[in-house]
Amino acid sequence: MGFFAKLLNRPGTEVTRRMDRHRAQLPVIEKLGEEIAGLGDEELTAAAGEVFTGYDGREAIYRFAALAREAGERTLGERAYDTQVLGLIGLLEGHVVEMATGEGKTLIGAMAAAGYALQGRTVHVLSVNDYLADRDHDWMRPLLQLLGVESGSVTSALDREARQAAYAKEIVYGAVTEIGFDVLRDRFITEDEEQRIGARDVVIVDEADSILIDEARVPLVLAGSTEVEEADAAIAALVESMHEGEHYEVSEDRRAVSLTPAGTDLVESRLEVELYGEDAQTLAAVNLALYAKALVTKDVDYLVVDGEVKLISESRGRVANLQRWPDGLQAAVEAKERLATSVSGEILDQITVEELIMGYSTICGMTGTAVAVGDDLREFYELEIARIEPHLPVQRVDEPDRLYTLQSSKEKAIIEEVVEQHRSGRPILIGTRSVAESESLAEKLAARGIEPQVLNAKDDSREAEIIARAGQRGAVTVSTQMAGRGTDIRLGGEDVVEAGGLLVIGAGRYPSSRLDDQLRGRAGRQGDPGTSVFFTSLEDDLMTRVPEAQRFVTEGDEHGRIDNRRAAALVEHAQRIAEGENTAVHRDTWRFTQLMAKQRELVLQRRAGIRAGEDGITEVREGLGADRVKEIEETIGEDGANVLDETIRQTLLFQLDSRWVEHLAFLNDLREGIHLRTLARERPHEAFNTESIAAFNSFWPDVLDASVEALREAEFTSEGVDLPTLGMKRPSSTWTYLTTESAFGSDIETIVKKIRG
Ligand SMILES: Nc1ncnc2c1ncn2[C@@H]1O[C@H](COP(=O)(O)OP(=O)(O)OP(=O)(O)O)[C@@H](O)[C@H]1O
Repeated sequence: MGFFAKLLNRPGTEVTRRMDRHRAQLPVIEKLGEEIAGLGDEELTAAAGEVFTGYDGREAIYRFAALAREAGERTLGERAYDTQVLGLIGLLEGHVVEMATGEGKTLIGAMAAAGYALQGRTVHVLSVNDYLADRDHDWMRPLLQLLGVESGSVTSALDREARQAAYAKEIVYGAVTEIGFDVLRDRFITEDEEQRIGARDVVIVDEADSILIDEARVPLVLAGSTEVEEADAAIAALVESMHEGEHYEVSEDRRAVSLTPAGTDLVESRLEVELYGEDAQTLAAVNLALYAKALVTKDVDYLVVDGEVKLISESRGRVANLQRWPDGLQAAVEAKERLATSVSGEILDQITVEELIMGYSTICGMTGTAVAVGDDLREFYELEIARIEPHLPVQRVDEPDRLYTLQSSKEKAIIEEVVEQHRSGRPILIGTRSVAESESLAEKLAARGIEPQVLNAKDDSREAEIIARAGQRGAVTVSTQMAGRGTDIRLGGEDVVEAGGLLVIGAGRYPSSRLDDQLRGRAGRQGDPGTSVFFTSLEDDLMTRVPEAQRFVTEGDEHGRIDNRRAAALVEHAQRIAEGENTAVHRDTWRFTQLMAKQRELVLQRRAGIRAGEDGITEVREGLGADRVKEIEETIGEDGANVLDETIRQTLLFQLDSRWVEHLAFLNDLREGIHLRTLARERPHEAFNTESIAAFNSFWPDVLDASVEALREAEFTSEGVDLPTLGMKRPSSTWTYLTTESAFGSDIETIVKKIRG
């Protein structure tokens, strides 16, 4: 095994071996626990405080594990199972710990956070949303207190002071977006007291595969200023009246849309413009409106909630509250829905989830499904997986897929299965791939007299309640991927166990086997009985990517079911293809963002240098010339030199920030245009690197020049000078959002796909 594992270079082999060694030490930890049981609470706290100074290496970790286990039992009534102790050790050694659903990852995350904090580290525990961050923190706080560490949580509702107070603690729970936005906000502060987060030290990532892989490329954006990007209602109305095939065509992969000559004529005559001449802007607007009409689908890609367009994230099948589409598309969709245009602004800075995480010195995490992305975790984060077997054997039965010719036959079969199984009172959870699919299934079930609970991932806390009840007798729940995630489904008693436990039905395979496994894992927690089965049709998106699958269309029986092993194997094959594409795109995006990240780091170093009064001041004084400096200092009068230095410092900060905004816009444009270079036989990554480095070379000289220029003619008084009146005005308001990774990918991703395609 060892040899083959090495040969195949499987991730985690080393780690697995080490975990085996730790496993052999479990009796030792148990024994230590018996000694500790005699300690009073205060003694326990004191012992925890000394464990990492009094002992080294593995011994310290084992002693700490015993203390944490005892603390968990006293405060939460939960004594960590051996498997959880191993999970804790895996986290403290900096791995991604894979444990099945319901094995108690929340507890090991908290114990590990305390373990790091007691070594003098600062820890962020990242959740997927505010609700879970708050819930987990409230739940784990007594444990953390008994171990003698301070903790807080950060949610979107908090103001700056409250955030600062939370970040001052040794352990902070927060949603990845909230912490990411604070990192962005911190980049634009001008005074020390505005700083929210200190150095990013240890991060413990819950649902590590979702955050580190599925959502890694989502850019978090900080925007400022308030220009509203209006979409033209006339264009929206005109486009609405157009027909596919006649006025416009959609490319085969359904990623691009273009006007036909008839469509062009229609637009030109109605709007009295010349699309391919003077009116290029109108053409772009028409294209966006067409895109919004033909390729962005209500209830699949977005919902309209309270008069607002809410994007649905593809990988999570849930509403992405903070997400917007880039480049006028948001406005085009709003115009299509006849909604008011929402505010847009200038991008001040952006950071991908991946970059955010890479900024930590130590990364670890836990998840139910990581092994399938072992290679990706190693390639992008240098992380290894520690796989921990469940403490009770999994009893869930995963049935083979049921494959159908048509989407409609598949739906019918799902309904029949639900009706049949529901008779015995067995609880059923149906996992769908879109809100539209959920609604269609719910409607058909209702027609058969079954009223399911439908979760569309709109409200995290309400959904947690519903999903918690999904294991009750007779419950039928329809849920998009990951709605109500992070919540345990407990079975509703002995008769439910007898009926076979929870039945999970997948209404179609997801583009990644991990997402399938997450759904399956909802059944059979902690040794419960349960069943999972997926229904697939040749018409599913995933299957249409494999042309050879389509020849089985003639093999359906009278219900459209295909009973053919080779056909079934193609489902797996289709999924492998989709997963491979995803990694390839990830790798490409990674190469693009690397350089940007490097440049940003240099800019941030400069910024810190300016704030510390070390960078730029001498150069600007020289640039102004001795005469001008003397003149200014004399005008200011007393303390003239200091006031001037402070003015220069603020000016430099302003100029550096605006230069960065420009550079970012330049990089984004460059990236968008770079695919054309493949036509000129240039390598896109190299072309991107050469040009962005060239542009960046003059970054700092430009900042100095602009600062000198701004102060050369400025009118000083004894008070100094008012920067805003010199046009150096910081955005009056800033806001944050995510650009989309859904449907047709983020801008980066689209470009990358174009290059590849
Ligand atoms: N050592 C323990 N003893 C008793 N109960 C435990 C223990 N550890 C965890 N639990 C309970 O098990 C349930 C599942 O825990 P938790 O939600 O942390 O699981 P999870 O691994 O995070 O699952 P998911 O993958 O769904 O997020 C909770 O109700 C928790 O209280």
